Amino acid sequence: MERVLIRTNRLTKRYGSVPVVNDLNLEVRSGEIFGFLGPNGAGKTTTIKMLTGLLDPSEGEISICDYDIRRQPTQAKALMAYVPDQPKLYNKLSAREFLHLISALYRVPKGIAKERAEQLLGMFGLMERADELLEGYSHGMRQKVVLAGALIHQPKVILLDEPTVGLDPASARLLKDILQEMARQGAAVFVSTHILEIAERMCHRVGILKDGMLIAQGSPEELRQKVGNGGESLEDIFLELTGVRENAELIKSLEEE
Ligand SMILES: Nc1ncnc2c1ncn2[C@@H]1O[C@H](COP(=O)(O)OP(=O)(O)OP(=O)(O)O)[C@@H](O)[C@H]1O
Repeated sequence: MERVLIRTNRLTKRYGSVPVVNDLNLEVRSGEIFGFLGPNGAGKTTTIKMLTGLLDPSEGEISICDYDIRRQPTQAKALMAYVPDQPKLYNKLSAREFLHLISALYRVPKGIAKERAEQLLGMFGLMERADELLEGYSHGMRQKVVLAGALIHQPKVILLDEPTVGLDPASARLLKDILQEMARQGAAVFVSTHILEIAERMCHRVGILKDGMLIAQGSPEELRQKVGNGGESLEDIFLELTGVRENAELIKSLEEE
């Protein structure tokens, strides 16, 4: 059995008395791509922000590569990368300068950092504009720079919040290939997504969150066996579990009027 790199124990976040993440127990192992699914407002971003150490839980523990994110944040963060859903970049830096800055923050030795930055710029098709200021970059290009920055210190754990939003099909495919390669090399990949097709094709396991609670988890195949009759798509299962199916009746009644 591979080592658990991301672990939460009874993780809970409340705003006032309302729990938006409720008693969450998760394990993601080395070599695994875990898809985190759930309807709008289910608590996905809140969970990811707690995993990164940006948001304090109300209760529960989180360990990243066996380091407690609250008691040993420096060690945990050194091994982790985070790609937020709305990344903020330094607009007055070029893509190349941004990658060098991130490398320095993670203390990647200069020679290695330079080599990796060039590799990543090439891979993401950013080479020709690598010395332009980021303020002139399109949304998708900015997203690629953030992804390149997340990969430069070769993290053992990578957390991505809706990473394919704004990427063109070729870049989304590249991202999928990169994450699969990272997992093959032993990283744990935790990715929240609304795109069920991506989850189905890319993730070894998925967890479905609803109202802050994990209501199902397993491989897409296991969920099909447990919830459906074996032949349904992950989308059917997702809609079944999150109760969105009920809307179909309502929509039909609107059509008839
Ligand atoms: N700072 C805050 N104060 C109060 N409530 C908050 C705060 N941040 C998030 N919430 C609430 O917590 C719940 C979960 O939000 P979260 O952003 O984690 O959901 P999500 O699953 O990422 O949703 P989406 O798919 O729409 O991005 C929502 O009801 C949201 O309104």
